[in-house]
Amino acid sequence: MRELEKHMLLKDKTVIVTGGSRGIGRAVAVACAQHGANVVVSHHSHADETIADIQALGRGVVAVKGDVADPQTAQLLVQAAVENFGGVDVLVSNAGICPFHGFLDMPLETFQRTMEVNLHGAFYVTQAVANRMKDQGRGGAIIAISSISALVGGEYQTHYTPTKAGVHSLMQSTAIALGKYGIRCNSVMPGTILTDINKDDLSDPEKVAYFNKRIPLGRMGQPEDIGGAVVFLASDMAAYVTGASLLVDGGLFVNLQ
Ligand SMILES: NC(=O)C1=CN([C@@H]2O[C@H](COP(=O)(O)OP(=O)(O)OC[C@H]3O[C@@H](n4cnc5c(N)ncnc54)[C@H](OP(=O)(O)O)[C@@H]3O)[C@@H](O)[C@H]2O)C=CC1
Ligand SMILES: C[C@H](O)[C@@H]1OC(=O)[C@H](O)[C@@H]1O
Repeated sequence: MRELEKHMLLKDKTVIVTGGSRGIGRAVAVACAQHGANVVVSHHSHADETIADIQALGRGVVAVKGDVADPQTAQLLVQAAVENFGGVDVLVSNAGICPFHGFLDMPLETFQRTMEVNLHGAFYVTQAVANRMKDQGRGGAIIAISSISALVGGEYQTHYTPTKAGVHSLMQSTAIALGKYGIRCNSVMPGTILTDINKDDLSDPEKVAYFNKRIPLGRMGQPEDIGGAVVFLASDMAAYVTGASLLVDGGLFVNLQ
């Protein structure tokens, strides 16, 4: 057991993961728990599977239901981390939506909701957690799940890609604002990862074949592919990494043709 613990990069840390109920957020929450962390899982419907996964690992877990677009949710997440685990060491701002839609007839509410959940939500939770980390006086790590879409466009993602560029930019600016408190801020940029968010978009086998062919590693990503990158950035292994971004895309971005 002791031998195993030596390899735990987040032993006894407390991690908040927004959107931790499914997809990338669930895989990240579980990866953090596998590395010894206790986890506060934020969700919008239920988080039963993630809770069971983390309990099975013998780590602490608490779920908090709320809309990340509501600033109050951010306060509740910090409160849950403090009450259950005594503080917060790591934030993974992951919750997001991508309701695919064309640009010219984009409904105003679709645009506004995507901004509010993906970008405003990331701001609220980053600010709330950063204030707590500052008061604790022991630094911390904040990781935003941005996207390859921060760097490239998408015809049906004109409301979405600016939010992913926005959260990356948020990490760059907060890295500067929070460096003096020992709080590191970075973003992870996943490529195309198979989750509920793109199930409909990827229901066309031709599109799937096209993606698999374009990706140098020959496959689209699984949620678990993102966990390791997040654990690394959250851990002391990345003690001198801040304001950075890490593409986790199987090589998709660099393959122009
Ligand atoms: N899949 C991909 O290819 C890529 C995804 N990303 C980003 O990764 C993140 C996670 O996406 P992914 O796992 O694919 O998506 P999923 O749809 O599988 O999961 C989305 C998660 O976000 C939560 N969520 C959605 N809206 C809210 C809200 N208003 N308040 C609180 N929680 C909310 C959901 O909670 P609940 O289950 O309770 O509804 C769920 O846990 C997103 O930010 C996305 O932009 C980035 C690059 C690629
Ligand atoms: C939801 C999309 O499939 C996914 O989201 C992203 O951020 C990626 O760039 C993909 O387009």
